[in-house]
Amino acid sequence: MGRMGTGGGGGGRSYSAAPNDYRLLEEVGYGASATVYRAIYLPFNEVVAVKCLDLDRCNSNLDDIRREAQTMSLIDHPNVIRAYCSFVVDRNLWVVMPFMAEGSCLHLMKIAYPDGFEESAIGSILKETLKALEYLHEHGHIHRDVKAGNILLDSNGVVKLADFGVSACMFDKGDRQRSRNTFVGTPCWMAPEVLQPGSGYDFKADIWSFGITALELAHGHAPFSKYPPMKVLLMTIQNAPPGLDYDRDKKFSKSFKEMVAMCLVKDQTKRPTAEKLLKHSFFKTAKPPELSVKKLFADLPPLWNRVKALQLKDAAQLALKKMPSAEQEAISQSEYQRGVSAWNFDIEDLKAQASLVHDDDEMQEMREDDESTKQVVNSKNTSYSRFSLGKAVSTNEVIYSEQTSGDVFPPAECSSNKEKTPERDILESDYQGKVELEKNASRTELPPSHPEKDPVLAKIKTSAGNSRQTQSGPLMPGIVLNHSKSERGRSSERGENENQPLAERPMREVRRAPSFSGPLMLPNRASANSLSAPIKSSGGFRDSLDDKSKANLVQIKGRFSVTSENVDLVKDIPLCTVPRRSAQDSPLKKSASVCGDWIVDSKQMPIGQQPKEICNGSQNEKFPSLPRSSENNGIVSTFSIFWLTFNSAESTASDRERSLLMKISELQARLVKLKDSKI
Ligand SMILES: Nc1ncnc2c1ncn2[C@@H]1O[C@H](COP(=O)(O)OP(=O)(O)OP(=O)(O)O)[C@@H](O)[C@H]1O
Repeated sequence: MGRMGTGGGGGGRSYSAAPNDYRLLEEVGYGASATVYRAIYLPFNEVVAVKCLDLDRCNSNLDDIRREAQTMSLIDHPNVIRAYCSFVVDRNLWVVMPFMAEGSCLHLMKIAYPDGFEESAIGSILKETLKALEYLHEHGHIHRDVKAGNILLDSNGVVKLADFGVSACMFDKGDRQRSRNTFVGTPCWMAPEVLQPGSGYDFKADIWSFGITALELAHGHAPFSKYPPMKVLLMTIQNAPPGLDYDRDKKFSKSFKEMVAMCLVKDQTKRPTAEKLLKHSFFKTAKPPELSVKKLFADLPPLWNRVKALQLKDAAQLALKKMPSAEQEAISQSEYQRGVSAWNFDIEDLKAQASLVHDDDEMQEMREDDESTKQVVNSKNTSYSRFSLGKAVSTNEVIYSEQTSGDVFPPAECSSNKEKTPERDILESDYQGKVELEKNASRTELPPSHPEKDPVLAKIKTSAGNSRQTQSGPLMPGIVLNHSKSERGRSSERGENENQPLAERPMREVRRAPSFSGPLMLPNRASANSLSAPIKSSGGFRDSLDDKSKANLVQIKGRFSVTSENVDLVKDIPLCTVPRRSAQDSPLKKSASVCGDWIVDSKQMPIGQQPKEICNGSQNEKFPSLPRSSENNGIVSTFSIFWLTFNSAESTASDRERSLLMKISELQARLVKLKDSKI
């Protein structure tokens, strides 16, 4: 065990760096490199949260980790989560902080408000978040990962901004300063200037992310979230900024729309500072959070049961995908779509790869893309909620075969589903009897589960069992770490976690697929917000692909690889356990269906409306204009390669085949359209 030298305390009290002083209880959240537990600090008999950062899974070097812990311990603002103390236990860094009993806004939306919150709650949440940003910016910090998943709520409605995993200091010099020129954050929330190589950015990048977060809270998802990362990058750079639509978002006030528009200005110099934004009329009228936020979770089960339900749902998804291993599953876009942090691209590498691609090829792909896009956009009334792979369509066009809405569990099945899903079991038992699970109870006994009797769990377990691989995490200088397996270390430190219900173990196994670190990184942080499998670097991953996955491989270029199967990963399992609420519909409706967080059904988002959301405003009413090769700087070319050129080096399809396949997909789209128009 070692010490990190950060400490302090809540309310002047000191928290010890002795792991035995903490009793870890339920898991309440996780990211790719961290798992967060509700815990009791025994000397004070106080509930706290302990974030266990697995140093093996951390992409960052020890300095970064130390910086996060240090930043957190120096924080002194009611809207920013602070660390009471942090210390190293085995191969984990434990960060002790206040427990936020209602978890993140993202979790809350996923579980009960799939269409977003009502305006009064949004106003309060955003105002508190903005106060946090004002404080951080004043003290020279750029948060760099502002999003609903990092806005935490406690049961009194208190709002705190969390996760300094990728924050940067504006006063940094040298290497640290250069890190501000790196490409860090979560794609959908990232400001255009953050995506531009070498241009540098400052705290105004947080204001952009704040604007995106406002849209996320309003709609239940960030703009562009259903597109693959490279598409998002292109759209962010090229399109008019997203915003609240005057037609579609009628329920929202003019001042809210204006405020969002002020944040989402591409020219960072024209964005307001947090301080200035706080003076906007939208925030002047915002209610105190105890009035507007607290009621959001009045009738929901405890956080850990919500988290468990979401985990089960994600794990079941993984199992049902019949992927050869959890690792292969892990390249999923779904991860990214739900908000993966710390995308860390090597711009030079991307540029180098871009330079290897001929403009002609690129332009050809762009034209194909454009045509296909039109097909998709024109398929009015077609419910396309996810990247469902039309089997008759070449893997090269996976992204465009979105017209099919098959494979999605229909809402009816959700609400009337007589069969119990594992997550339903958990929440039902919790809901009905509130079981013994009392918030802040010192120990929680969960009902035992029997994976052997549960095909889903059994499957997960098997797949997880097969999936473990050697990890190649970064070396952590300056710290002596016990070389025992981190999992073992964790268990022994935790002691009682050995007794954890079996049902929890497979889930953890699934998530804990190794993080392949190395120079070329696919985001390897499974988001705390995503509750899904971790993503792996294609660098380390590439060699480990078995034949099947190679056959499915659409592209491997540099750090990214896209498989035909992972494109279609977002088929959701119905989560029929917790009543969902719409913004207008605040009382719980137990019969409400919950069918996946990212399902955008035709009612929610008709195809015809989509371009408005994407382009919003006068600048760019049609689908993303594609880069002209003459305008391409390295990065745009590179993104074009990934997004537009879905013909991998490995692909065997000739141009002729491709164009035939394109035709097939066009015909399919027309057929769907015709069918729809007849109905
Ligand atoms: N103090 C807390 N109290 C309650 N829940 C928390 C707390 N801190 C974090 N969580 C939950 O755990 C999740 C993961 O935490 P955090 O975001 O810090 O981890 P991470 O590995 O940095 O994740 P990410 O991939 O989003 O960066 C959060 O989204 C939240 O749901």
